[in-house]
Amino acid sequence: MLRVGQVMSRLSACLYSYHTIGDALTLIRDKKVTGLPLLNDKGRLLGMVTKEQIFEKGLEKFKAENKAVDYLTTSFLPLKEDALLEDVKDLPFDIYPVLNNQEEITGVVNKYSLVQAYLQQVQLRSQELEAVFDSAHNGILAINKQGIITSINPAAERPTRSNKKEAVGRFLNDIIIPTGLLDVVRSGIPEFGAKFQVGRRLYISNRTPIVKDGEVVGAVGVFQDVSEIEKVLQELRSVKQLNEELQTIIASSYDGLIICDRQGEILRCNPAVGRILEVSWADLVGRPFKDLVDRGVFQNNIIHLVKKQAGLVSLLERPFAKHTLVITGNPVYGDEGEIVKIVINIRDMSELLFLREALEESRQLSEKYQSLIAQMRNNHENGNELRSCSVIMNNVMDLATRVSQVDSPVVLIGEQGVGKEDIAKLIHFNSKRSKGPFFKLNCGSLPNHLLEIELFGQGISADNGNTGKAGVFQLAEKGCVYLEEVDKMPLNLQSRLLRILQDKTIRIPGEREIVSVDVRIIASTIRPLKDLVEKCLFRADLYFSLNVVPIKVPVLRERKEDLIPLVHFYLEKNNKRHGLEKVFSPKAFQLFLNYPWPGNIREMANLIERLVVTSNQKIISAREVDLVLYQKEQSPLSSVTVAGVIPLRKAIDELEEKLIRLAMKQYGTTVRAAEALEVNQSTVVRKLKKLKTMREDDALSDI
Ligand SMILES: Nc1ncnc2c1ncn2[C@@H]1O[C@H](COP(=O)(O)OP(=O)(O)OP(=O)(O)O)[C@@H](O)[C@H]1O
Repeated sequence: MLRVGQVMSRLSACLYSYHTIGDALTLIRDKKVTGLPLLNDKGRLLGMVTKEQIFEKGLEKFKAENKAVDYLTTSFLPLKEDALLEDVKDLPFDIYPVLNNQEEITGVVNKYSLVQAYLQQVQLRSQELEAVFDSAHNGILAINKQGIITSINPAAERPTRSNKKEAVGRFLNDIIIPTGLLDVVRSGIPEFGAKFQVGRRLYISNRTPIVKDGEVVGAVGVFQDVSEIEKVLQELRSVKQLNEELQTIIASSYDGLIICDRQGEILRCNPAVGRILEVSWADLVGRPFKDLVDRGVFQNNIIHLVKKQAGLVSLLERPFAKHTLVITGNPVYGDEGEIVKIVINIRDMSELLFLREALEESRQLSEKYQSLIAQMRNNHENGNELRSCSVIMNNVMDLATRVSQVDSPVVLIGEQGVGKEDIAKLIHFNSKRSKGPFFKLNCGSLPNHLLEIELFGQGISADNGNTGKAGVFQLAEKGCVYLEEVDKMPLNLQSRLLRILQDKTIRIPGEREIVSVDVRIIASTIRPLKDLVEKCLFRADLYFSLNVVPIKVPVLRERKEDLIPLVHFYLEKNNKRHGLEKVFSPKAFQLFLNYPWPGNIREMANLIERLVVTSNQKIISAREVDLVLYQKEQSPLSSVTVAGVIPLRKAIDELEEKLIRLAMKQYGTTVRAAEALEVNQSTVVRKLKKLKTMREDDALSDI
């Protein structure tokens, strides 16, 4: 803003009372001014002597020696140096003396200079405003009262989709939608913050009426492209939402969470911290983590450890010996790779440990039930009715059921007739091989060379007429071979059995080829194998390979709880089988309980069948039982009756057959049968074979 002082001419000459009008005119001409101030002796301004004043007085009386003071006009207006041009530009005089703040005259200024300077100032200002208008980031559009666009800046061209040239002078409606500016002109009421969209861009506009002399002469709209702001706002909203989500997650985490800065000051923690550490969690914020260590809540300051190791640290803590906690400190790195925060996770393992124990318990329980179910199913499926009420026998069956789930070799140790074979079957039919075959071979019942063939088979040979035969190890592929009386296996065959256990291969006698076999081996023995190893009757290496799971099957006299249930079982079985309804007298039961059962269950099964079929009473008496148990009945030999004359050979054969059948039935194995018959075992085997070929089916089912 220009001031008078900047436009005036500095005082270079002035008039005093002694100056003539001739002097005055000369000075006016020389200084090229229209007038000069006239001062008194003290330098105070008295008035102005101007060319106009001189001409107004008339030239007829003009004399050069006249005093200038006579032409003095006192109707003048002095201007102040700091007066604004726009305030003085319209004053009526042609020339003005200019005073400083001390009221001293410092110069003169004429109207022309004032107006010209003011005009220049206005022009400059107008240019400035135009530049501002054009370079404003916000769009500006003005209309007059009629709705004609009077101004539009480049920023407004984009949303109006027109340029200044096209827009100015056109009606607003033709150029831009919406036309809220027209409403503002009509109502004279400003409108702020109205939003409108052009294409994908969003604008916000402020519309104001232009008021001149109290009358609305137009309106100006200023609009700003807020698309970017809107985008940022949107992002801000998402960040806010994310932040809220994070807060919720942290707050609802079941694990305790403590977030510290690198100095270890707690910035944030969640309610779980309060629950686990039994402290007021909200009070922890702003406090050093070290406080918790000092108060004995933690034994270790994990903040130090994380910083020291510059990585994740996990510790086990037991605050006040109440909980077992796993504390994990995790560093958070800044842009420079420095640790900026440490997030501490606190997991209470007490409940987890409790749950693990409970789980383990229920797992064991479920395993037990599974094994029981499997055992029951197995018994049912195979008609293998293993009776057991005794703890000792139940344990054996439990173990057998568990062992059935693995493929390890098993050795069953126990006296004759205790149920080893039934246990072997239980293992097989309960195992994953149950769909495969179950082959039984008694290692003590055959001469060596026959046993070898039965076990390992025989190759085809034209020389000795062998037609080829598969051994049990081949026949039982994917199944099980039960080797009864394995203790009686000859040493030369033991090494080949070892090979099967170790390499799962066999060499078939008479053939060069080695064949791989997939069988499970279960063996039984009456004598402890270890004793035989010591006596060098059993290979030590085979013993170790075979004896992976030894199971001792207890004798009947050691499990008295099983006696009565077994008697009932065999009584019912035989009644059913023979269509009878026999019962034992109470005293008879007592005898069973007192008897030592050297032949175990097999002996019991045979004795009860004999009693059921031979007793002619419905109630089998104690006397009858006593006779049978203690062999006081007449010897069967003495009861041989001769009904008539038949060829001696035939009679001998028949008697021999009956005796062998009875002995096998009573004693189960050829060894014991041979002992009872007082012949060699090979004799019994040979005779059995002969019987087998004679009446194969019949003989096999009975033996
Ligand atoms: N727990 C039982 N419940 C019912 N019967 C059983 C039980 N244990 C064994 N038996 C029966 O007793 C008889 C003899 O059993 P098994 O042949 O299994 O004995 P073993 O120990 O193999 O005898 P060996 O060594 O003389 O061959 C079989 O008829 C069998 O079914």
